[in-house]
Amino acid sequence: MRLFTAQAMREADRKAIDLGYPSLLLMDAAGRRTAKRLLERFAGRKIVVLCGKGNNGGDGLVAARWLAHWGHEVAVYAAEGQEGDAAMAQQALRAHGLEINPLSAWKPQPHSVVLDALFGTGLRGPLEGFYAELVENINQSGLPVVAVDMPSGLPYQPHIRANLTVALAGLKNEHLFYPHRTACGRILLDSIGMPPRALDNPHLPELLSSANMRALLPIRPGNAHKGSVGRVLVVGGYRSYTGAPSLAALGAYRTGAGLVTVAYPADCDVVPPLEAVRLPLFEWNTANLQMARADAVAVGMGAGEGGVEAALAALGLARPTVLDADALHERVLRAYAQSGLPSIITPHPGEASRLLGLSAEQIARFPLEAAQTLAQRYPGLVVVLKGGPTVLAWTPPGTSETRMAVNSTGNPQMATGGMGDVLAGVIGALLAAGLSAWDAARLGVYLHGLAGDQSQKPGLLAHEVAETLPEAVEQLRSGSARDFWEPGYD
Ligand SMILES: NC(=O)C1=CN([C@@H]2O[C@H](COP(=O)(O)OP(=O)(O)OC[C@H]3O[C@@H](n4cnc5c(N)ncnc54)[C@H](O)[C@@H]3O)[C@@H](O)[C@H]2O)[C@@H](O)CC1
Ligand SMILES: Nc1ncnc2c1ncn2[C@@H]1O[C@H](COP(=O)(O)OP(=O)(O)O)[C@@H](O)[C@H]1O
Ligand SMILES: [K+]
Repeated sequence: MRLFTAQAMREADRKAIDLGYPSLLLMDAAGRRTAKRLLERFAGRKIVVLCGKGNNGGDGLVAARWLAHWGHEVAVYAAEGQEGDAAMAQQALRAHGLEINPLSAWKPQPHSVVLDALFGTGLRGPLEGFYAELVENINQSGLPVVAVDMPSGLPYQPHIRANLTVALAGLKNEHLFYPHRTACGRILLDSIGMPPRALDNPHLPELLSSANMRALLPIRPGNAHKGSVGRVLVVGGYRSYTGAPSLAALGAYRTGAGLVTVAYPADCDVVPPLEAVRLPLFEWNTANLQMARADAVAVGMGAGEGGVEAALAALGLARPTVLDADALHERVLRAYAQSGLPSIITPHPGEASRLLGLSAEQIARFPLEAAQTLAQRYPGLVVVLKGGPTVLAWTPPGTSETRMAVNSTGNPQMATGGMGDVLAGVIGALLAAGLSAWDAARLGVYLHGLAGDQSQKPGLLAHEVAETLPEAVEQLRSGSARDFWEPGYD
C-alpha cells in the first residue's frame, strides 16, 4: 500500500483510464461510497451537499443523487461550469429531478450535515475571496462536515475542519501528516474500485499496514531455545541515564528476544530487568563487549558522552546494529555506513537536526525530505526518523533510489521519556531474530506504535508500552490488528 501525493493520485487516475477503466465508474463509486459513510455516521440529519466545479464536486453530485434515490432529504449547492464526468454527474442528478442551487445561496441550516465536495486533489494554491469566506462560514457554523477525499482548502489555509473524511482510492500525505491530519477528523479509505495496477507505484512511500507487517513476523519454531530466537546486546547508560538501557532490554525481551545482555558503565547504577545478563564495564572496547554473545546490538540509549566510543567499540562485533540517541554522531554513522553491516539509525528530530544542520522544527515539518536526505547521505543505513508519524528511508548500497515508508500506528500519548529506548530494543530483537535491517525497522516501528495504541490514555509510560508489546504481536499475528483507515477501527 502506497502513500500518495495529489499529483501521484492524478497519475493513478490517468493510469486507470489508460488501462481502459471508465473514469465515470470511479466517480460514481466515489459519490456512492461517500454517501454510505455519511449515512452510517449522521443518519437522521438533513444533508446539504456543497459542490465545486471539478471532479471533487462531481463526486458530491453523485452522492446527492444516491442519497435522494435512497429517500433522504438532500439540498444541493454547486458552482457553475462543470465539465466532463462532473457535467455527466450533474445531468444524472437533474434526471432525478433534484434542484441545484447556487453556492452563494448556502446558509447554515440547523440539524444539517454538510458534505464538503468543494475541492480535492486538484486545488492549486490557497483559497481566496468567496471560497475562503465560504470555508470559514462552514467551520463557524458548528455543523458536522463529511469531506469527500480531503477537507477543501488543504494543504493551505483556510481549510475545512471535517468530522469525517472519506479518502478515495488511496491515502494522501494530508491524511497522515500533522497538522493537516487533524482537519480530516476520522479518516476512512475507500478503494472506489480503482484497478490495483493503477495504484502500483514503487517510487511512492510504502504505508505500513497490518497486512504487510503481519507477513514479516518471525516464526518461533516448536523447538526454540533462548539461543536460537535472538540474543540482543544492549549498550548504554551514563551517570543519571540509567533507565534507558533497561527500557531497551525490556523492549527486546517483550518482542521475543531469547536472551538480552545489558552492557553499561560499571560506575553507573543501571538496574536491568531481572531476566537480563548484566555486563558492567570499566571501558568501552570490543573485547569487553565480546563477553556477551550477541546476534544483534542496540547501542547509544542514555550513553551520554560515552555514546560515540560505545558505538565504535560495538562496530568491532560486526553484528546487525541499531544506533540510537548518543550514538548518533557523524563519525559513527560514517563508520557503520562504510562497514556494510546491516544497521539502523533511530534519530528523533532533535538528533536529526544535529546530523543535518537544520532546525528540529524544519525536520518535523518535512520528515519525508529529512529522512530521505539522511538515507542518501549514509547509503546502506536504514533511517528511522521518529515522530508522529515515524518515517523510514533506506538507500540500498550500490543503488541511487531511496526506499521510503511511513508508519501508521502510534499516538501522541507516546510523547514521553524513554519511549524511543523501548523502540531501539524492539528493533534489536527483530534484527537478532534474523530479519533484514529494512524489515526489522519497519516491523519494529509498526509494533511499537501498535503497542502504544492499546492504551491511548494520557500518562502513558514507556515501560507500559513495552509490557503491551506481546499483545500487539498477538493482535498482528491473529489478524485482529486494524488499520486506522478501516471502518470499525474505533
Ligand atoms: N483519484 C481519482 O482517481 C479520482 C478522483 N476523483 C475526485 O476528483 C478529485 C480531483 O478532481 P479535480 O482534479 O477535478 O480537482 P478538484 O475538484 O479538487 O478541483 C479542481 C477545480 O478547482 C479549481 N481550483 C483549483 N485551485 C483553486 C483555487 N486555489 N481557488 C479556486 N479554485 C481553484 C480548478 O479550476 C478546478 O475547477 C479528487 O479529489 C476526487 O474527489 C473521483 O472523481 C474519482 C477518481
Ligand atoms: N505524536 C506521536 N505520534 C506517534 N508516535 C509518537 C508521537 N510522539 C512520540 N511518538 C513515538 O515515541 C517515541 C519517542 O522516541 P524518543 O523521542 O526517542 O523518546 P526518548 O528519547 O525519550 O526515548 C518514538 O518512537 C515516536 O515515534
Ligand atoms: K472536499
